[in-house]
Amino acid sequence: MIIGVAKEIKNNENRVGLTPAGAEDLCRAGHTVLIEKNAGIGSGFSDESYKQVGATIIADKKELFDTSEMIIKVKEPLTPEYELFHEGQILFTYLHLAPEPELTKALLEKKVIGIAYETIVGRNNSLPLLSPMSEVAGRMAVQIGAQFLEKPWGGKGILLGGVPGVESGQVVIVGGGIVGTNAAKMAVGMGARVTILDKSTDRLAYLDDIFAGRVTTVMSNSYNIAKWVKQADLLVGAVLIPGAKAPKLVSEEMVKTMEAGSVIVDVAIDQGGSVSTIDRITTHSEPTYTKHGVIHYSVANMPGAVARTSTLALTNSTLPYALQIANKGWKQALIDDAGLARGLNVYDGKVTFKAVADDQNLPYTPVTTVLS
Ligand SMILES: NC(=O)C1=CN([C@@H]2O[C@H](COP(=O)(O)OP(=O)(O)OC[C@H]3O[C@@H](n4cnc5c(N)ncnc54)[C@H](O)[C@@H]3O)[C@@H](O)[C@H]2O)C=CC1
Ligand SMILES: CC(=O)C(=O)O
Repeated sequence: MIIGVAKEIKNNENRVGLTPAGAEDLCRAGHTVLIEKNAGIGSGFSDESYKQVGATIIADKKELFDTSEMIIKVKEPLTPEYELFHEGQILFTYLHLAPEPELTKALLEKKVIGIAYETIVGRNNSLPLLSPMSEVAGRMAVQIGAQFLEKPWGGKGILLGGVPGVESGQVVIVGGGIVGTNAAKMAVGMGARVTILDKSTDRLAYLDDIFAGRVTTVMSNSYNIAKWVKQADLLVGAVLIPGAKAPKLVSEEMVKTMEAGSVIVDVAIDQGGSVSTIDRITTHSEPTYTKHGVIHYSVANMPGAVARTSTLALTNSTLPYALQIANKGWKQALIDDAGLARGLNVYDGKVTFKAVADDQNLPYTPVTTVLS
């Protein structure tokens, strides 16, 4: 198979979809690997390091897309990339289609085979290609939140860990999955007071066990969310309903009860955001805006800022799937792995992921009918 690795164009997106180690594995398996010029630079991988393992560097983006049977990326395509795809091309990347009707329309019109990292399912219903970036973003959420709580950044001027004789800050995390757990690890490590809300009693029990009394776990409902949002110095949005638009769990009224200079980091922004006052996706260049006196951070590619760590973590998980797709062809790979088949979001002008179809009022075609 001819595999093209595109350079990311999103603001400060420094990750790349394939490392030289991955390129070597694909070349050894008999595939042709094309790397867009400078695609790996932001993650510390030179063009030369790809050439050394047998890949070819392509300077022209259009040529890369025209030639490749499968495009490997990190982030969802942006408008200038829509026209580059061609019918029957495999796109293996994060897609986050539910809140993106324009992107969905473009991929349907181009009849792209869109396999989304974030909806592929592993053992025990895990999301193996989302988890590594959720680990990164969860950890970053507290690091970033702590910075914006500092006065020079517009915050209320508190140190999350407090000091002897002065109380520590309150971190409230809505959603206790991978992002939530990693955010809690960092916040506990800093010495903050931490409360996690989740709607799964099993998850709350698990969190209670692993944090051994160092976090407060609370059932997620609007009454409890309102109670805890009011007390939050740092609020982290970390809910997910896989593949679907994030539920707006934190209302504008709740945000208004927060003290001025408090901070919201809505990690769930890539699925549309879980806080009602988050009305835009921000960028690493301009990461925040203030509403009702509260600093809002809603960057949809947080791991792009720590690209070396993130690219290595992401590709550790994506490469085995890329190899399966390249070695067997996409259809056989999906037939052989029902979890990988859950990644198929669009095929031949049809939406094949139910939550995306439901959120956008589009007809739904089950993957099973595509694979039979
Ligand atoms: N902005 C960024 O750069 C990044 C964003 N993300 C996003 O972060 C979000 C969370 O991802 P993960 O932690 O991996 O998902 P996850 O599936 O591990 O955890 C989600 C949690 O939300 C909980 N939940 C669902 N509905 C809820 C409700 N009504 N109230 C409270 N909890 C509820 C679930 O029980 C689950 O524990 C996703 O949207 C993901 O795409 C992940 C990485 C980077
Ligand atoms: C998951 C996601 O949106 C990211 O890593 O950028």
